[in-house]
Amino acid sequence: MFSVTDLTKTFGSKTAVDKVSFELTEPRMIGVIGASGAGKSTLLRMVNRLADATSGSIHFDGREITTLRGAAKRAWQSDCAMIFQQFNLVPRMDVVSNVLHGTLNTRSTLATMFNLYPDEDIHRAIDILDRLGIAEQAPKRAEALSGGQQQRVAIARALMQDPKIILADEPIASLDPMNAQIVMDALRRIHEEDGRFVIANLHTLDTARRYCDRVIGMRDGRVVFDGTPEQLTTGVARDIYGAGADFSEDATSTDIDAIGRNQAARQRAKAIV
Ligand SMILES: Nc1ncnc2c1ncn2[C@@H]1O[C@H](COP(=O)(O)OP(=O)(O)OP(=O)(O)O)[C@@H](O)[C@H]1O
Repeated sequence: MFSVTDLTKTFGSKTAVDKVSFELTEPRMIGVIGASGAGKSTLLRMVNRLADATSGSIHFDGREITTLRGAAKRAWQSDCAMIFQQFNLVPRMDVVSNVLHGTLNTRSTLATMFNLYPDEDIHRAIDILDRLGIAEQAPKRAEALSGGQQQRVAIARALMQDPKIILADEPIASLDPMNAQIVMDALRRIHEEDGRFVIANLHTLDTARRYCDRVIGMRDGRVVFDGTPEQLTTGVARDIYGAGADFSEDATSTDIDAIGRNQAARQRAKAIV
């Protein structure tokens, strides 16, 4: 149904993604983990066609994605919504208009220029905001919302496309632990209730373990782990991150208790020095 085969991206002499392959026969929630520079963002950008692959292929329901052009490429980008760490909303525009931007690919330039949206689209946008628990924020400017609320607006904008896949590039990296949890809960619910694929780049192991059905670990552009959360032991994580014996999982955590433990450990280490 959805497969990536030997997908590769080079920038000059640098191979950012190196023959990555995986296959999903049914909608799943996948976490991609790895150190900074491992190739996680480049992988998602190739799937969404924000970046062209150097070689390899992506298949979704019989379509070969890497060679799509023009309207076919735009149709794929509509099926495959992307959300980002920095939300990418229009800050001075109201929330509901930001959500309606999710229909851009399906509307004429003129309608977009004059912000002309059919009533049914406006109602659907409000329903989606309601589902994400932020309908009352609809008339406010996006910039007036908290980070967690802004990320939920970005998810609502993605849902407006009615995508088959949601790609999330570090969706919680700018959020405090409580908001991170709200956003991850929303993505999990969207996967479970709607049957959409969710692929999220995550920088915290505990989030990947808690929310994902399957975890892909990348190092230097390659897949070095592909398994269940249970198989993602501390030893495996150490390999993925190329870390030594002093590797602490708490350092990659958004869990409030773990952050506390990590701070305490750092203070103890300072006291010893
Ligand atoms: N446009 C580009 N031009 C040149 N090199 C690039 C470009 N984009 C990414 N790279 C390089 O490709 C490698 C993978 O980058 P990528 O951003 O995909 O990693 P990442 O795992 O998402 O890292 P991070 O967690 O820091 O975002 C890095 O070495 C990066 O410097």
